[in-house]
Amino acid sequence: MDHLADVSQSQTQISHLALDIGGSLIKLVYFCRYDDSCRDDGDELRSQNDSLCSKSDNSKPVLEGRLHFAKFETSKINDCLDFLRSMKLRLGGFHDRTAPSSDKIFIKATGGGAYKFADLFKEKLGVSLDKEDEMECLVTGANFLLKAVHQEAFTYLDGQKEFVQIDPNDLYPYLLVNIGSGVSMIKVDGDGKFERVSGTSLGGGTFWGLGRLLTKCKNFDELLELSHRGNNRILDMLVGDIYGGTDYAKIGLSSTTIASSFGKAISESKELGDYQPEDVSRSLLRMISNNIGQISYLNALRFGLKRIFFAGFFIRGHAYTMDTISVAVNFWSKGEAKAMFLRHEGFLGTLGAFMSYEKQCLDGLTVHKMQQKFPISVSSAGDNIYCSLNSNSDENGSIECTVYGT
Ligand SMILES: Nc1ncnc2c1ncn2[C@@H]1O[C@H](COP(=O)(O)OP(=O)(O)OP(=O)(O)O)[C@@H](O)[C@H]1O
Ligand SMILES: CC(C)(CO)[C@@H](O)C(=O)NCCC(=O)O
Repeated sequence: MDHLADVSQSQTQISHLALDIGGSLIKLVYFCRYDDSCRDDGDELRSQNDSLCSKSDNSKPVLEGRLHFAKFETSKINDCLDFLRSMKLRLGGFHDRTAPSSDKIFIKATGGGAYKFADLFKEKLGVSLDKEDEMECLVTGANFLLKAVHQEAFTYLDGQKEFVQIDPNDLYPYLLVNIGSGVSMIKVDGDGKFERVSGTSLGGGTFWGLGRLLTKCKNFDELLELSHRGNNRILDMLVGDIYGGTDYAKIGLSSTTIASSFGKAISESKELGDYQPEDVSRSLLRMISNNIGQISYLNALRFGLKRIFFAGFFIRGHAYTMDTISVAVNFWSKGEAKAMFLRHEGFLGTLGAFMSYEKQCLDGLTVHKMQQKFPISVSSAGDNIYCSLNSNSDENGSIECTVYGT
């Protein structure tokens, strides 16, 4: 089980929860309000002004707490069900108030698994999945993160990470490239204004699937870890390999450019076992990342987009992956387009599904817009959730926030 469950379950009150059930991973976002027992817990759980339930300026009740993130492998969905069961969801908070007579309990869910596993959730947890469109959720999540969360977007080139200051008034248009099992490329023109302009089946599932077969790695992180130590030149055929060590300068190809991914594996004198798994992993990661970077750039070019945000759990904040994608975008665009990455890369869809609660009233709470509280404020007038990013957060970093009730 791979999730951020360092919150003692007896000390949490989960009032909202959303799921993104993808082809490879299930992602969860849940809002955990602070309560008295949380006060005695570590700093991790404390709100910045440490009030539990106070009144906002306009006399709406305020719940302070934190958005938590968790993930599970989709193939281990039973672990996710056990986790949800153990969280003692205050299920009363999930009744559908648009149908007051109904005792139906629902959770917002997106991704293909919201359809595939709907019956399983009903059977095992007695919960109905309230389905939200996957692309819409990705865009809502991306817009929220880019507009409301401090230091969310960054560039990564030559080992240098630089946070990008996003002006919420000058965000659109941009290309969102979500690299999950497969890859979706979405042109985003505004809140809820988007078009899925392309995609490719050569994505994270391809890297992990082929990598597992070729290296016998037992898990994704092991495969990624291997790639750190590998040398792609063992398997990739470079321009220099074809041109006797020289560049093909006339068409702008240096001798070190990959001419053919895995091209050297045509050697009749070598079998798979003669190659080191780390070199295989490195070439595979390079092949997939480079290809996605190139297709993304071509789509950005199609629509005259200068900014490309890459998300999805394939990236994993992994230096070599980000570097390869950035180099591909930089190379093909001749420096015109910029690849950017998101700290909450894998949780866009789940956040989007979570935010769709705004359409429904939940036990006295309405989730409208999320807005950053610290350290800078965003432009739009505040509605119902204020957030700040936990400075210690990693990829699963929780987000501190305040929910304003109706
Ligand atoms: N622990 C992990 N186990 C499996 N895959 C992982 C893991 N961590 C990262 N990955 C990578 O992330 C990819 C899945 O990313 P993500 O969760 O964003 O997509 P998904 O929602 O499962 O896929 P899709 O949207 O195509 O249905 C995997 O294909 C793999 O490349
Ligand atoms: C099918 C989805 C949208 C499921 O998340 C994703 O895996 C994807 O975008 N795949 C690529 C499909 C294609 O456009 O070729």
